Amino acid sequence: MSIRTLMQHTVDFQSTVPGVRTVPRVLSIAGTDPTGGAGIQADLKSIGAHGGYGMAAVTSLVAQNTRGVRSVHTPPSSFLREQLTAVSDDVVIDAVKIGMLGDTQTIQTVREWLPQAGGAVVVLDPVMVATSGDRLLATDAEDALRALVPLAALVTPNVPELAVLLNEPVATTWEDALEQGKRLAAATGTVVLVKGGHLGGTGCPDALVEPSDGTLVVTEVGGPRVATRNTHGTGCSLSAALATVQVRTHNWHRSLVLVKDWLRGALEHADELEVGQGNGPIHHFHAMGISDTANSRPFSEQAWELTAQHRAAIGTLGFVTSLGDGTLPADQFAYYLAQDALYLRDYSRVLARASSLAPTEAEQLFWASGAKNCLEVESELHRTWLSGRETMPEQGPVTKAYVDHLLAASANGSYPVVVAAVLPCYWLYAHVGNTLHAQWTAAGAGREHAYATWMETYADPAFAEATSQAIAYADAAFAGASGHDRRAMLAAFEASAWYEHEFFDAPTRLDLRESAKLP
Ligand SMILES: Nc1ncnc2c1ncn2[C@@H]1O[C@H](COP(=O)(O)OP(=O)(O)O)[C@@H](O)[C@H]1O
Ligand SMILES: Cc1ncc(COP(=O)(O)OP(=O)(O)O)c(N)n1
Repeated sequence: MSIRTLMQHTVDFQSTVPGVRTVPRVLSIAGTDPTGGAGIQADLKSIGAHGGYGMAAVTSLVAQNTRGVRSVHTPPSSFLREQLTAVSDDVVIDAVKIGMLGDTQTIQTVREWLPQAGGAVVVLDPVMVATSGDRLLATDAEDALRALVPLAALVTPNVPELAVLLNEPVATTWEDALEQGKRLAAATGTVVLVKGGHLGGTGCPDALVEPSDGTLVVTEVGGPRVATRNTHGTGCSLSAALATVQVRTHNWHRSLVLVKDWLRGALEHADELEVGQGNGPIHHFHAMGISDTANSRPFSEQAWELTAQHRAAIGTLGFVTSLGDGTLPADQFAYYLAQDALYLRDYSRVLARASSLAPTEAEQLFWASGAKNCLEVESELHRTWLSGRETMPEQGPVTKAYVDHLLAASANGSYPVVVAAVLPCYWLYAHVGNTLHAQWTAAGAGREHAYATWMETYADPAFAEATSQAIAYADAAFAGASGHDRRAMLAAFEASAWYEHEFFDAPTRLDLRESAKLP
């Protein structure tokens, strides 16, 4: 096989495909904050900042500001029921974020109504006490709240709330908090987000504990602790954002990576708001700015920034580091190549689709030649490496999910979105190839390196040129796209970047390889 031809690679966003939502319809069920930092007001901003359509049913009216809670008025629960049914009788709800519930009667009302939310993603933020120390949940309602947890897909307690849900002392270390998260996930079957905000230290990690096939999968997402006292409403905003983003990603880890990055920006810009004299709110719309920088900055700049965490994660994968130092086991590389062949067959169709939608002849030719090259590489892989095999490989789960995502983008029919979806396959390969190649040459570039050809392929100037051209076409498409398509482009790029990460990870994961029956 000539791996050199692999350099010719020329490449979730499902949100405008029928049945999958571009603008998730998200209902917040929570209390109010007239200063706009927490509760329903924060939820609506958070949902909007993530491109969702926010709706709200009020549980309690809270007279509070950045310094504390003054009083709480809870309307009769029958009125909450009327609000909830007014929404569900009319609107398809994609996600529900539940915040302050206040008392047992309110919890019961929400519990009885929940089946009417259909298949909505349910995120429960078990609000108990505000930063100011004021209680937002009656002590005698704690049991009812505990019983609500199994009905949610995700529960997002802070450290003291986690302790109450388990009836245990408050964790004082991150390790203890994680153990508590595991106990809660095991007892309820619900995904638990353990949050590090209350633990101090220079970092501020969060971790997902996901029950899966009788085990618990813990995924930590780190982040710096932002030095600000303006953290009012972080918990509300985080859970509302996760509910919104999850409708698009269907993957809690991915949702958390995206939302945590946004939350860091919201905290970094919080002091600019100058709202109140106590613990002020975070800046939900920090990424938009007065001059609408989200729309005026080039696509490539925004997309690269948006996927910084995915790139960092790719760089630390065992597959990538051992590919770079030449120690990658041959069977793992073989699995990777087989999946690549399967991927390229469909990727070429998507490039052909980009060609058919392209607005200029130059773009039409560029994508068509990319499609042709992919088919040639794919058939070469079959002629050489895959020929004579008794069992032909099947698409592994990652390959299938990635391809489904690309085909969905292709079916969507928007040229800018298709271009954004195919771009990470160029750009991330050029990035990884260049990085590994630079490390290799810095170390003396011995020809005995098992994967020298792979690195040379993706560090080749011709591949860099094709990548630059693809980026330029994506920027041009973004400049002429509607606001809707611009958001869709960023979402499509982010999803593909995520799948690239998973694709690089899959060959080292036996569970995934076994399900693809190869090698
Ligand atoms: N100073 C900070 N810097 C960065 N992230 C923070 C900071 N404070 C809280 N967070 C993040 O905000 C979210 C809410 O965390 P936490 O404060 O633990 O919960 P709550 O707001 O519900 O009390 C988490 O993602 C946490 O990591
Ligand atoms: C109406 C209402 N709901 C929730 C809270 C607590 O919000 P949270 O996000 O936990 O933020 P802080 O406690 O950090 O302010 C609230 N204050 N009001």
